[in-house]
Amino acid sequence: MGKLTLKTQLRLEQVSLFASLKTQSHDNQLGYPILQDISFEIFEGERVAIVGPSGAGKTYLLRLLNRLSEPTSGKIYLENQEYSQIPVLQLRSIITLVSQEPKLLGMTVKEALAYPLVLRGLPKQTIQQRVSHWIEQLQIPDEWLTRTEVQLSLGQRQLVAIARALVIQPKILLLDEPTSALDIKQAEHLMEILSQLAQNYQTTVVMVNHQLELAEKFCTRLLCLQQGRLLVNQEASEISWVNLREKLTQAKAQNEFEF
Ligand SMILES: Nc1ncnc2c1ncn2[C@@H]1O[C@H](COP(=O)(O)OP(=O)(O)OP(=O)(O)O)[C@@H](O)[C@H]1O
Repeated sequence: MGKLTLKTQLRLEQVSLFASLKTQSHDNQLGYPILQDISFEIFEGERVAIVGPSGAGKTYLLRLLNRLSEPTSGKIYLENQEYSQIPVLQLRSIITLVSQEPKLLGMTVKEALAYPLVLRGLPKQTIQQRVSHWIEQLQIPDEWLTRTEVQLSLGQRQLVAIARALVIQPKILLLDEPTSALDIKQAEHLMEILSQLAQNYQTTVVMVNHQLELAEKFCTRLLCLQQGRLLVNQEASEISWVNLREKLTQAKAQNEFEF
């Protein structure tokens, strides 16, 4: 991928996040370091996988990108506009986060899919068309539509939540371990659907994933975090996947890895 032809969509400049001292006792006056000195750029239409050992700060990085957490220092830019300059709701229409354990808030699947569009006051017919379109795109079976959260498995709920995020047609989709509750076949199928969507709609997808094999199949860029620091930021074509796999396997055993 030639960087020169691509438009920078997201940019982090020396971003750090420290947990509040109120909840943590730590030598560092700022509190417990969750993320430290993170800088990277993401280009429009990229598929980014974030990997790293448990506790590395992957979820918190997604939270920062969705403004559920604010950096302690450093700046985040969306298309050259600093995050704090963008109204939060506007930002979250452009960048949508699907959390690891999404909730449907007592709604049926069909209601949950329509809800973001109802909130935005779209006409009924547009809502119906949009919902049907994404049901089809994500291959959500008809029999799920009248079910509520308790009648769905976690994997099914995650798929519905991805559809719910996509109905508002965000430019950037953030996914926190969307395959955690799927078997390998289902996970690969979801990766295929997401890759196709990213290409067809020029949607940038940023995904936390524990399974390197899936990241390899899916991503155009890989970010590796360890203990809150960004150790790898590489285009997929430049990565030695065999090496990386070995290091991550060791890291799982020791909960750390070195490059
Ligand atoms: N409220 C908090 N106060 C202090 N530290 C916290 C708080 N919440 C999370 N942490 C710490 O922040 C670090 C990053 O957490 P995060 O959930 O981002 O990790 P992760 O890489 O997503 O892990 P996993 O793969 O297990 O989901 C962890 O070490 C965690 O213990």
